[in-house]
Order: sequence, then C-alpha cells, then structure tokens
Amino acid sequence: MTPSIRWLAGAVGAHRRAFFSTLVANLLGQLAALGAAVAGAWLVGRAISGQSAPLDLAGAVLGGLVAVAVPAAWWESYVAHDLAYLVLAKLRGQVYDAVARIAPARLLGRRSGDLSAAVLSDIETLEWLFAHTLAQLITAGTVLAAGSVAAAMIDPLLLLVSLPLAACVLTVPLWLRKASRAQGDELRAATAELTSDVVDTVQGMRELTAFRALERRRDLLARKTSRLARAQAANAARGGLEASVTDLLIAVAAAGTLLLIATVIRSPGDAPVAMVLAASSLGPAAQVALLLKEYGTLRAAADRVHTLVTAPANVPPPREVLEVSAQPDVVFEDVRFRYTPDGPEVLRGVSFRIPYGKTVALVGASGAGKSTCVSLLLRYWDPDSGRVLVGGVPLPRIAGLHRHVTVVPQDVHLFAGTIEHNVRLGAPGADVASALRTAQLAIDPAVPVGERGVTLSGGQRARVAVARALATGAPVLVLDEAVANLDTDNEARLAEALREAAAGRATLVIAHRLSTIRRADHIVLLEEGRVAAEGSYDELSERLSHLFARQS
Ligand SMILES: Nc1ncnc2c1ncn2[C@@H]1O[C@H](COP(=O)(O)OP(=O)(O)OP(=O)(O)O)[C@@H](O)[C@H]1O
Repeated sequence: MTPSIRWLAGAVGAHRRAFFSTLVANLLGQLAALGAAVAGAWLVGRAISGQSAPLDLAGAVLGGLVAVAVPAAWWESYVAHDLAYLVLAKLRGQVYDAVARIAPARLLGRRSGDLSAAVLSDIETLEWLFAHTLAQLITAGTVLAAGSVAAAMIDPLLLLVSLPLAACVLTVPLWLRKASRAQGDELRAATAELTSDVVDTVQGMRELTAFRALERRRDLLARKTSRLARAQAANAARGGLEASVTDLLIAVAAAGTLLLIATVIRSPGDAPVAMVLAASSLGPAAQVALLLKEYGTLRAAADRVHTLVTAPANVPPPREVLEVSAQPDVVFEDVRFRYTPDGPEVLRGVSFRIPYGKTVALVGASGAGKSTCVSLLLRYWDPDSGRVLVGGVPLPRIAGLHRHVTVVPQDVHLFAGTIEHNVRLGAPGADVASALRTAQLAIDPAVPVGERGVTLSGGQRARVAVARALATGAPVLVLDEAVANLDTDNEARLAEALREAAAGRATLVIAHRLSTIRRADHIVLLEEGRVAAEGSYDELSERLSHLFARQS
C-alpha cells in the first residue's frame, strides 16, 4: 500500500459509521441477489429432475429476497455516495489549506492548470474509490465464501472448479498492473498538461492574438489532446481486455461445473444451482476486479493530492511571538538568501533600514534582488542567514504579519466582484470611500470589475491595489513598481497621495522611474544581491544616472 492510499484509508476511517452502513447495505444487496438466483435455479433443478417443488414457499422466498435486494441496492448507492462526499469535502478542505500554506512562494513553481487538475479532477477520481470500491472488496470476499460453502454442500468437488477460477478472476488486474500503473500516470500527466495549457491559453488570449500566434497555439493544444487521447485509448484497451478475460473465466466456471456434474457427480438436478453458484459467487469478485483495473488512475490521483496536502509550509509558523509597536521601522540585517539549495545566492549580505515615517526606494538593475527583498519582507521565504525585523521584532516572531506589512504588488490580481469587494480584501470593515479617495480613484465602489479586473484600465487596477493596501491600515507599506501603469499626470497625483499616506508609515518603494525615486527620503542601490551604495537622491545622482542610462 502506497503512503497516499494509506492516507486515503485513514480519511475513510474517520467516518466509520457511514462506511459500516455502506458495507451492510452492499452485503445485504449482494447476498439477497445471490439467494434469489439460487432459489430460482433450485426450482429449475427440481423441474429438470422431475421432482415436485413447494411453489408457494419458493415464490415467497424468492419474493422476499428480491424485496430485500432491490431497496438494499438503492440504500447502498445512497450511503456510498454520502460517505464519498463526506470524505471528499474534507479532502477539498485539506487541499485548500495546503495551497494556502505553500502559497505564494511554492505556487510560483507550479502551473495553475496543474493545480486546478489536482484540486478538481483528481478529487473526482478519488470519489470513485470511496463510493464504489472499498465496501465492494469486503462484500466480494463474503459472497465468494457464502457461494463456496453452498457449493460444497452440494459436492465439495465443485470447489475444484470454482476456487481456482475465483483466484484467477481476482488477480486479473494484477496481471497487467505494471501497464495499468504506467497508463494511470500517463493519463493523469496528459490531463494535467492539457488543463494547464488550456488555462494558460485562455489567460494569454490577448497576447496570442496580438502576436498572431493563435494557429501555433492550436497546433500545440492539438498535440496535447492527441497525447491524452492516446493515453485514454491505451487505458481503455487494457481495461477492455481485462473485462473480456474476466467474462471468459466466469463462463469457464459455469461450463466446468456443468461438465463436473455431468461426468463425475452425476446429479443433473443440482446443475442449475451449482452453475448459478459458480457464476454468481464470482460476479462481485469480477466487479471488484473491473474496478481495480482503474487502480493505476486512482493511485496517480491519490499521489498527486497527497503530495500537495503533505507539502510543508514554506516558512514555519510564528513562535515565541512578540508585540510590534504601532510605529515600527523595518531593518534588513546582513540578509543572505538563495531560492534553491543549489541555486545562486541572490542576496549576499543585504543590510538597510526604513525608518518609520520615511520612504526608502530600492533600486538596481533587473535581477539585482529587489523583488526578493520584498518577498522576504512579506515572509514568503525566510533568509538563509541574517534577519528582517519590523519594529525590532524578527519576522518569525510576529503573529499576523499582514496586520503590520501590506503590499501593492507588481502584478495586481483583482477578483471578479465589485471595487468595494476588492478594496476590502484585507480589511472587511474598511472605509472604502476614504481609501479610494487617497488612491485618487474617483469611481463608484459598487462597480463590478470583471474577471481579473478586465473592465478597468491598467492605471485604475493599480489604484484599486493601492486603495486595498491602504485600507488595511498596516504601518509598513511595500510598493512594488506600483506606478508602472500610470501616466505622468496620474503618477504625480498618486505620488502626492502616497506621500500623505507615507507620513504615518514605513514605506519601501521599488520603482524604475527616476521621478518616483527622487521623491524618496533615502535610496538603497542594489547590485547583484549587495547594497552597492545608499544615500539621498543628490548623493547618488551620478550612480543613478548611470543605472538609468544603461536601462534606457
Ligand atoms: N522564484 C524564484 N526562483 C528562483 N530564482 C528566482 C526566483 N525569483 C527570482 N529569482 C532570481 O533571483 C534573482 C533576483 O530576482 P529579483 O526578482 O529579486 O530581481 P529584481 O531586482 O526584482 O529584478 P526586476 O527589476 O527585473 O524585477 C534573479 O536572478 C532571478 O532570476
């Protein structure tokens, strides 16, 4: 049993009552159906051998068994799905928690379509396990045992035919399990890849149109679709082969039983019951075998969901928590950081300070490490060595960091909803009108923004992001190229507003515009992960003009 399957079994264990109901319903249904088939066959056997049969009693027994089998089948279907949805609701919650725990640092390395596949389709695949497989495995064993005992009561020799064939039926999925596993992996990988590419395509439709790349994209999607179709065809072909072999084995069991009765046991009247027992007791085993043929798909889905829900948090939760003052400064203290253990060192001993009430501009060439400093200040990662402190408290000792540090990110994400809904993201009770006023956005807060804010201009989106950050009231404000989307006029107005907001905050600005940098109280120049110089705009003007001359 793989760790992921063990984990799923544990999830079912938490709902023992529901599982027990599923099992009882399944057992009742299957045993009653077997009993009804045997009773019918017994009547036929009596007729063949010319014996009279108590028709009233037989009819009553048959009717009774059918009356049990039919509602039991309905009940089983109801409770099995109920169990499945109970477990799946819990799993979905765990997946959401996992995404929240590892986001956003780790999500940067995963494609959003891949993640959607894990969250949606993999969990649907697992539904099948809970609703159809676990209880049936136990039922199959019980029905097989009951059928074998009944067959032995007719003649133990009958077991010589039925037991080896039952073993064969149950092991059919094992014969091709390597292929099944490989096909399951391929099926999930092909599905995830296609989902990722479709999500990517829809998100990038504007670029695809602008760069006349729609045709090539269609070819790419066609190739990914063929890959998925090939994987589905191979899986179906193997599944079909296994189903045919199983049917064949059941037919052989019935024929072998008939042959044994005709040549060795020589009691033709027992033939119908013996044949029904041989075929019917293998029926549930065959069903389970058919379900198990999907084991590969199931295991791959379970592995992916399990990997996600057991992914450790990117940074440990806060410990030995300390209070942060209401007017904190921010200090980077000899910070060293690399994204991966064997990757290059991105920050190499960075130290600087953002006093409360001041604005510090972090500047440097592309790749110098500016956004990495922001990620560390938001604690998406922890430094390898050195510390980041807010109000003198190291970040790992601050609870609810979002109450102290807020951000206007480079790529603003707006949710489908109104302006108000977006501005209140971090502060449900915030004064939206005042935040919008400060952000220089004269717009009705009830206006819907569309998916990802498509109905707004780039400048409006940036200002909603500014309003959203200011609404939190956090005393540390990070502006990551926040004004990139504004024209000069709008930029100056927003800058004026931010100057007001900055008076009561410690502000870190990452901006490529000289005008923005000029407004900062202090400038820190980063070069290849090191602080190359710091000072006022006038003190650094020569180096800054070099930098900007190189960039332009
Ligand atoms: N998630 C990541 N995983 C691995 N390496 C990364 C990651 N993000 C950034 N890097 C690398 O770290 C270095 C610093 O990147 P960073 O984004 O901090 O630079 P920057 O100064 O903000 O650049 P820009 O002005 O272009 O945004 C770069 O070499 C970049 O390739």
